[in-house]
Amino acid sequence: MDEIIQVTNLKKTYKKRKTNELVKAVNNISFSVKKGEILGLLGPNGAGKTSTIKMICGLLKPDEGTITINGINNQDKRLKALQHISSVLEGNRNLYWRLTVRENMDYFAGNRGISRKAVAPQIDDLLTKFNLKQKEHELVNRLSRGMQQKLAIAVAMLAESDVILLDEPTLGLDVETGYEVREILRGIVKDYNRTIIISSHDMDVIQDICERTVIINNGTVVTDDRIENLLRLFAVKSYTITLGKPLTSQQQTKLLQFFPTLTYTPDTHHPTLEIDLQRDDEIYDLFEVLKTESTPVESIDRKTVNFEQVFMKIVKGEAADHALA
Ligand SMILES: Nc1ncnc2c1ncn2[C@@H]1O[C@H](COP(=O)(O)OP(=O)(O)OP(=O)(O)O)[C@@H](O)[C@H]1O
Repeated sequence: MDEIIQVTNLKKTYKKRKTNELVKAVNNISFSVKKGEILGLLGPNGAGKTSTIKMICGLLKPDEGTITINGINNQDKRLKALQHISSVLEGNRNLYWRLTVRENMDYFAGNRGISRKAVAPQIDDLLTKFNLKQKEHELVNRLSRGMQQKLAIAVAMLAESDVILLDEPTLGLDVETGYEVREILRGIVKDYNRTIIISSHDMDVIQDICERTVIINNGTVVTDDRIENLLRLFAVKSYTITLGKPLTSQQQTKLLQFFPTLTYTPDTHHPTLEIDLQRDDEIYDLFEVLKTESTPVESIDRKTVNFEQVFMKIVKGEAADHALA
């Protein structure tokens, strides 16, 4: 079986305590995750990400819908299904603050029924990978937030479960530590071949680590696609063309007649044309006209789009530029 997680028609409505107002947090969400896949679960604040993650790891009961993990329904056979999942929710809360780094690792290994001696090399390996070896005898409440976050992920790795759920793994970390956690996650993906679901507002993390993304807005899935497809789909069809010599005013008028979206920036050294293509082959028409006008082209640059811009466009409901083509 290829799919390790299958979420089908999931629904969850909350009742606000004071007003009794109903909030449809998750409204018929379906998606699946393949073994070994790294999925980014995204959405603006209040979209329903945390509710979805909590239902997957059995902390919240859905009103409707099913979740299967490795083919096991997580409501019918909760404990069996959850054996396959480790989660790091709300950063460092799954740690024991009055135990040391090492004691936390030992404790969670003990939960798996493995002897301290047998698991020691694996713990050493993880502490080294996560750059926590020098802190192994430090109490968790004395660690920085970034170190606690790293330890929480290391503990999740120790469980050797097939799936790891990470809710906002870089939230509140400084740039340097955020980068370190990102590197560690990339290492996990490369070295350990786990299935990972990451929810994050940090688009660099998502673009860097995930292969596919499910974007949720107002409790429903608005996009489920590979990140490279989305980047291609939303690529801005705008080009900047640097010319070898300036255009005469007659040439400018002629070009504008043919290409209404064209803008010309005269510069004696590097005059440029900018164009938003209405059709894919329009660029060839432009070159043809420049050729007949004996205007040399020095360079052509395509504007690129980053994943954060793609995310914003999707959440705002903008169509991909390819729809124009
Ligand atoms: N226990 C609760 N009681 C009432 N409403 C809730 C409860 N938990 C979440 N909600 C509401 O459900 C909606 C979805 O919340 P959820 O935390 O799942 O979103 P999220 O995508 O994780 O948001 P964020 O990015 O801000 O963490 C929001 O409108 C939220 O206010």
